[in-house]
Amino acid sequence: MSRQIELNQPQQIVVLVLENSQGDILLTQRQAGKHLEGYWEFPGGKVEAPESLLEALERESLEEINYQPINPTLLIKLTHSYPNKTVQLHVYHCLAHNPQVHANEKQAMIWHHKSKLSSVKLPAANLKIINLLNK
Ligand SMILES: Nc1nc2c([nH]c(=O)n2[C@H]2C[C@H](O)[C@@H](COP(=O)(O)OP(=O)(O)OP(=O)(O)O)O2)c(=O)[nH]1
Repeated sequence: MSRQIELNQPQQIVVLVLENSQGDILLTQRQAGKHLEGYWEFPGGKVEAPESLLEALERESLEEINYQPINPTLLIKLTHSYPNKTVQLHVYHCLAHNPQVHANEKQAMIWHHKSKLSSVKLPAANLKIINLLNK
């Protein structure tokens, strides 16, 4: 019974929507062997207890793109079920003039204008985020 409850619990995920002054958003590509392999995503990952959401955001951002988020604001919190798991995404937005980032995990990385994100192969959970960014 408790195992069942555990399996149904959404994984807590933090993601960073990093936007530069041209309205471009940073996307990184999910690596082979991972859930949603090959999809483009916002940098982020699982929250590790006992860290707070903001601590997790900072850790994931530094780990993946060597970037210290400045004044992140919560854009949306959403839950999405994939066939094999449910995630709760805590989506933070950061606006920065000309952010310097580095792909620490050798993942592919692109800047893509926010008005054109619908042409990119993104996880289904991200559709709501794209719509919000273009409101
Ligand atoms: N980072 C990120 N994950 C997303 C996005 N959209 C979305 O549905 N997800 C999902 C995919 C994964 O199931 C989950 C992130 O978990 P993950 O396994 O990549 O987390 P992690 O970076 O801690 O990975 P790992 O250390 O366990 O390999 O959230 C997004 O825009 N960014």
